[in-house]
Amino acid sequence: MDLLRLTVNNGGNTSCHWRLTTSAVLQWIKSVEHLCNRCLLGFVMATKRSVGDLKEADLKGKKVFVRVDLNVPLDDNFNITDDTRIRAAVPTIKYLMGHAAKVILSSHLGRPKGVTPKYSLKPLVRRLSELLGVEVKMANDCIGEEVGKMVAEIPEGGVLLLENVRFYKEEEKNEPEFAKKLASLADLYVNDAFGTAHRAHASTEGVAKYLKPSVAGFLMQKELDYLVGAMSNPKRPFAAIVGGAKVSSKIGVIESLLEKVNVLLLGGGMIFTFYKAQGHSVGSSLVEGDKLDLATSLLEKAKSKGVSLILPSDVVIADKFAADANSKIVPASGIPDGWMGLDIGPDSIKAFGEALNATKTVIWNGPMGVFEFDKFAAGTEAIAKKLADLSGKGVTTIIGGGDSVAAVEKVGLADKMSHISTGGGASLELLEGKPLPGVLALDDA
Ligand SMILES: Nc1ncnc2c1ncn2[C@@H]1O[C@H](COP(=O)(O)OP(=O)(O)O)[C@@H](O)[C@H]1O
Ligand SMILES: O=C(OP(=O)(O)O)[C@H](O)COP(=O)(O)O
Repeated sequence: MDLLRLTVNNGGNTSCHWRLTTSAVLQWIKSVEHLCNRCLLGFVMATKRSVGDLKEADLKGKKVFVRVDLNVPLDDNFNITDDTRIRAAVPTIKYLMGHAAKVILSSHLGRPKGVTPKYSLKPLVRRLSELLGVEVKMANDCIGEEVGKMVAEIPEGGVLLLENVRFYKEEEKNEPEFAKKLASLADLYVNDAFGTAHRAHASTEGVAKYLKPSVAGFLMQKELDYLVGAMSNPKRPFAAIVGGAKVSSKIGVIESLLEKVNVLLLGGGMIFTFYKAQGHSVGSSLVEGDKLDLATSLLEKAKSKGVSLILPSDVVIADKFAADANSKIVPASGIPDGWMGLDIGPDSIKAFGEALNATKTVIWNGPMGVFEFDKFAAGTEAIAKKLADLSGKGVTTIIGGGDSVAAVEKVGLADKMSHISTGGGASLELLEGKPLPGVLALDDA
């Protein structure tokens, strides 16, 4: 049994010493009222039981329901255009195969309304088989008699992929009867779908109630270790870079980051709301008119917290939102009418680079500009290169968010970063201090 030694100073010259089980300590920590949400969350998230705790005796011949996030992009011909999420799921699956378990893989793809062939998981079978080195079988459904028969035929170390779990509306509604049907297929549950851990769905949350043990997979653990670790105990100075299109979808994360970071760099489309709030002309740049007061209050909060919040001093503007737009560089405080800001300028890139030089941890979410257009990709690419450079010098660099990750992939620097998150929404919710239902439902260590 895992025992922790707890020393409590009782206010006088003496201390009490207790030896407690980890789960007893967890229960106690959960009951402490003044513990802030983020500490509690970090602790709870970090103390879930892991698939690595299960050995051959627990796994040999056992049917394991593994929720993975295989929600990968496909082109019009159903070719996988980025297999990052499939590769990220491999360590847990291989571990289970290597311990003679019978692996049942479950995932969603897209947001289908009912059975929709274009959202079938069939196009993933070949790549999964290649990566796992076995012939992965595929079921035409995710519950029912036929699926039950296929499960019964899985050999030890074999893998069966179930059809898109979102073909049933009961999945997203987290209906207990549906969760029970999924649970009835297996002997134990592993959740490795970090990208979907912020969803309380039947296959991510409900099933954990009916299948024990319910444990976290290696990817889930790695994501939590980096993201919770970075937020709760970062090496300092700690910087965050937030970009992307909308202030409204990033407010929660900016507010949370202001409680934590030493440096906050803002880029992307959201900066124009901040400039407008300061009375600058922003031309036809993206602005959320109803968020001006909020932008002002975030700037004030940064000041009061002693956070060095840096907005770009210059921007690359365009005469239309298009790859072939005319462009020029202007001070951020003076964008002419009819022009829109689509990237941060060279002075800003330099200033951001200098601000990052002394940091020890950097979190990045959201591109600096419209990186999909080559003409406006320089800011995002420069940040990606800077972070790759910092990683090489021992700085912890963490990238979250679908578009930021795509930007880093585009410049071929993904493997240079300390951690690339497989979850956009999930990593944001975690950084905001929100608990992830898919994690909370798992067994405590
Ligand atoms: N100045 C800008 N004006 C309009 N759109 C922008 C601007 N800068 C970045 N964007 C867009 O923001 C989008 C990404 O935003 P977001 O979804 O918040 O990022 P992430 O997926 O990394 O969290 C990209 O498609 C990018 O083109
Ligand atoms: O792609 C996903 O989320 P993300 O785009 O926020 O990273 C996950 O697979 C969750 O999908 P959902 O947002 O349809 O629940």
